[in-house]
Amino acid sequence: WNTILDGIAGFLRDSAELYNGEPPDAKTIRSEYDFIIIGAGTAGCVLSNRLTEVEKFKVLLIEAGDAEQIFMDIPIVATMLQFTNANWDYHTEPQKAACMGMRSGRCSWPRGKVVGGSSVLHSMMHTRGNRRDYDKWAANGNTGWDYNSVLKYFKKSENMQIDELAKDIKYHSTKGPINIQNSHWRTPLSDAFLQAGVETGGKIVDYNGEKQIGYSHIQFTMKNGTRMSASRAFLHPIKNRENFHIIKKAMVTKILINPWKKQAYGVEFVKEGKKYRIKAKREVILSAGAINSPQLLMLSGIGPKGHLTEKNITTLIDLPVGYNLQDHWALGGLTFLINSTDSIRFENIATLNNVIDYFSQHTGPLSAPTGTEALAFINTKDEKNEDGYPDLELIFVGGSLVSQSAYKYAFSIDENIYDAVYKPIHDRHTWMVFPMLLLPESRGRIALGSNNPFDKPIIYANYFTDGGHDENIILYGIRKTIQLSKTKAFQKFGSKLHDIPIPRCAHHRFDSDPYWICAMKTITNTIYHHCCTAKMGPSSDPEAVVDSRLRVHGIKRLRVVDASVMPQVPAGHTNAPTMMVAENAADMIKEDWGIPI
Ligand SMILES: Cc1cc2nc3c(=O)[nH]c(=O)nc-3n(C[C@H](O)[C@H](O)[C@H](O)COP(=O)(O)OP(=O)(O)OC[C@H]3O[C@@H](n4cnc5c(N)ncnc54)[C@H](O)[C@@H]3O)c2cc1C
Repeated sequence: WNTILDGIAGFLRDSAELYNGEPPDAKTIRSEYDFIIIGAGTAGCVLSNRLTEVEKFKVLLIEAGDAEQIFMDIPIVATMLQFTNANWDYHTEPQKAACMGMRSGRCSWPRGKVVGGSSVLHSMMHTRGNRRDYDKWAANGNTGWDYNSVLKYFKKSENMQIDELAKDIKYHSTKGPINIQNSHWRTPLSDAFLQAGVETGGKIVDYNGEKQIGYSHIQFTMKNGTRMSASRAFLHPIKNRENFHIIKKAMVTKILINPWKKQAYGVEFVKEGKKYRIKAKREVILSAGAINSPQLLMLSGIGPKGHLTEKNITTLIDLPVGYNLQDHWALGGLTFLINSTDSIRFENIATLNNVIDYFSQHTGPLSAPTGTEALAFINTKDEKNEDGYPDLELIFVGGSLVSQSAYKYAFSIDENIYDAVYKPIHDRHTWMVFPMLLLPESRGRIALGSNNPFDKPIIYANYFTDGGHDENIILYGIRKTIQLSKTKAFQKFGSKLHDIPIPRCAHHRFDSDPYWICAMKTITNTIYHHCCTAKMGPSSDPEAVVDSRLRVHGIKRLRVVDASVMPQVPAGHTNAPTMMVAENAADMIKEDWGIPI
């Protein structure tokens, strides 16, 4: 009984912390603020915190989704959040070269619609990318975004709780709001993954430190075994700031722009069926994410003229909004069978004892983020170069599609394919790797479905449309993973490649290159790093939408601050880079309004 009571007490403590921590809806809304931020996602939360440090700045944050809930912070259930209202639930358009084994040929692209945005749905993997990513941004005309300049912003957000990494103060900090830690619980298979890396000539590294290439357990944005969303890190501490207001369940439908002055002066939004117009004295800041930010720009008259005209929208400025869409994608789980019972199987871990462990101490398998445990960054051009630029990531999971039925639905895998390939092993212990492309050459696009802000935008993922580079990197990752599976470390568990072929690829010899290329185009998985649709670049860059201070070209008092502005997707997951973008932007905004930084 005592243990059960401990669990209940822990549950109540967590609920109270979350419920009391998140800033509530503003009771009254002013008619004018200094800054209006659209979207309380990763970037919007960081910006709200940093801008309200200046007492005279009155800031309104508008979020389409509702409050974060306690179950959202339980790491193991992250994938299941995609089945809730906290997901915008987007899907790609069918295409010939990818997602062919997904329901209706569409890949599922979830995005967070909740206070905290996609940082509430995400798998909490904390990776910064490579220094060359940012040096490239700067070399393309974006002053202030080279690695030496942005490193301080990565550190500014960070509260590194992994002791041996925290000692490296050149790369880490313990003073920022977002906690970074290793998972409290993982399978022994993740150690095998690291050992297999070493057996095949790799090194164990801190991939957010001096050199990125190598193998590691994952650094997570977690606090004491629970999810630390951008809202918990950046909004909870400013709950009592008088110059900060938030409105939830409010959908911004248009940015108000004076067509003669070409100057933004406010926003229009709808809450509970009622339309509001609020003014921004200084700036409107768009942080609605890489799908919704371009949608809102286009709805407001900023975008490709031909497309806007087609949708009956008057063009204020002709810019390539929505183009340059980039992502990271992978073969949806290269699966291996094992002869032990060491992997995660949901039915084994969803026990009362584990629930009690989680709520009383935040330990046990429920504190393991979706089963994702370790990773490797690899440079396929020169694996031995310890300071190389990785173009491949292997994401190790201590289970597979058969460990949790949520995966099948979340990834949107066609029922017939699932039944043929995975049903025969549905009760087996397994592990899998997502071989993920890091520096894609294919480019997609976000377009408007209509001029109705409540209609979903159209997503052309255009995976594998670059002529071969992208598929070859994933193929390399498949071969590398098979090599790892044959090491002593993995053979201790009797690891064996799952070899039931995908029916639509069965005309190729199993394990031949054409087979795997067919497989990756059938079970194609986004790793959710959608970005780059309002590209940062000088006005001489025909693809640029914002300048290096993130101001929309040709429109005054309007900035975009979120993953959309990245010129190229970094060689890492995008949450930490988005926080960095917002930290850097906050200083730029302060500077532009005469506040010393
Ligand atoms: C399932 C999933 C797993 C992921 N896993 C990882 C991971 O492990 N590690 C990692 O680094 N990254 C991961 N990512 C990516 C990472 O979460 C994003 O790159 C990051 O959160 C992007 O931040 P953002 O501010 O650009 O957008 P978001 O965080 O998506 O924020 C946009 C916000 O704007 C709101 N909004 C949109 N339109 C409107 C409107 N019209 N009116 C009002 N509000 C609006 C949205 O509701 C949302 O809250 C994952 C993402 C997903 C979806």
